Amino acid sequence: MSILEISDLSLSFGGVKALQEVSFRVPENTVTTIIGPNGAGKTSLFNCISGFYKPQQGTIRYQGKDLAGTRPPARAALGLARTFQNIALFRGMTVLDNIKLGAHVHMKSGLLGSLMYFGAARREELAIREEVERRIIDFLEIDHIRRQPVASLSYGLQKRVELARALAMRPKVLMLDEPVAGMNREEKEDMARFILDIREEWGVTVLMVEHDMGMVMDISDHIAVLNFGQVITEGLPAEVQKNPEVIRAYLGNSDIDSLRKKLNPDREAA
Ligand SMILES: Nc1ncnc2c1ncn2[C@@H]1O[C@H](COP(=O)(O)OP(=O)(O)OP(=O)(O)O)[C@@H](O)[C@H]1O
Repeated sequence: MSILEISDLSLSFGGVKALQEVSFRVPENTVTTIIGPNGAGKTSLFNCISGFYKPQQGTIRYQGKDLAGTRPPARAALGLARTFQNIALFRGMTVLDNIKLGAHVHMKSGLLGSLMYFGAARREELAIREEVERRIIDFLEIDHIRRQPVASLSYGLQKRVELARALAMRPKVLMLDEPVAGMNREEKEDMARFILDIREEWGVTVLMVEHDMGMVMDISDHIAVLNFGQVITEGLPAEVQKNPEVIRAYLGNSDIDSLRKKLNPDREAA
C-alpha cells in the first residue's frame, strides 16, 4: 500500500519549470529516496509535499486524503514531519528543549482548544510526550548531551538532534532532506543505522533526498530519479543503478569518474 501518492505534479517559478507532471508513490514502511542531479527539482518536490510550495497542477494524497488546502503545520500534525538541508534548530536552546518543540504540533492551542483540553486529557498527553522524548533520546544515544545547548555540538550531533525533533512529531512519514550531507564516514554510518531502525523498529516510512549514492543504494527499498523536473524512472536500487537514462542524467552533469564515484563510492574507495 502507498502512504503517499504524487500525481501529475507541476510547479513553475516564472519561466523555470521546477517540476513537470511528476507522479510517483511512496510505499508504506519503506525507505524511499529521491535522487537526481543538482537542480533536478528534489527540494521543490519536498516543499510541495510539506506544503511550503503550492503546485500549479497535480495532487498529493497522504493516506488516501488530498492534501490541497492543508497548511504546513496541519500536515505535520497529520504525521508528515521533515528535516531541512541546512540544520534548522534553535542553537541557543538545549537539546531537550529543541526536541520538546517537535511535540508541539500535537498541542491544542487557542482559547476554545485550551478550554476543551484540560485535566485528564492534558495529563495523558504530557505523559505520552515524556515517554516519546525519553524513547527518542535513548534510541538516538543523546542522553549525555540533553542539557547542552545545540550550538556547542558537533555537526553530526546537531543533525541527530534535528532527527530527534522530527521524531518527536510522532511522524508516519519522516522526510529527510540530505541527512548525511557534510558528515564524516562514521557519522554517515550512524545516521544510516538510525534511518533503518526508524523504519524497522518505529514503523515509520522514510522519504529521503540524498546525494550520497553509497548510502542511498545501501539503505533504500525504493528509489525515484528526477531529472529536469521529471521522474525518469523508479524502482529497486539495483534496477535504478543500471538504468541507462539515470547514467545519462548524471553524465550530463559530470565526467565518467565522478559518475562512477557517485553511483558506487564504496567500490571506488576500495
Ligand atoms: N524559490 C525558488 N525561486 C525560483 N526558482 C527556484 C526556487 N526554488 C527552486 N527553484 C528552481 O527550481 C529548480 C529545481 O530546484 P531544486 O532546488 O528543487 O533542485 P534540487 O534537485 O533540490 O537541487 P539540489 O540537489 O542542488 O538541492 C532549479 O532550477 C531552481 O533554480
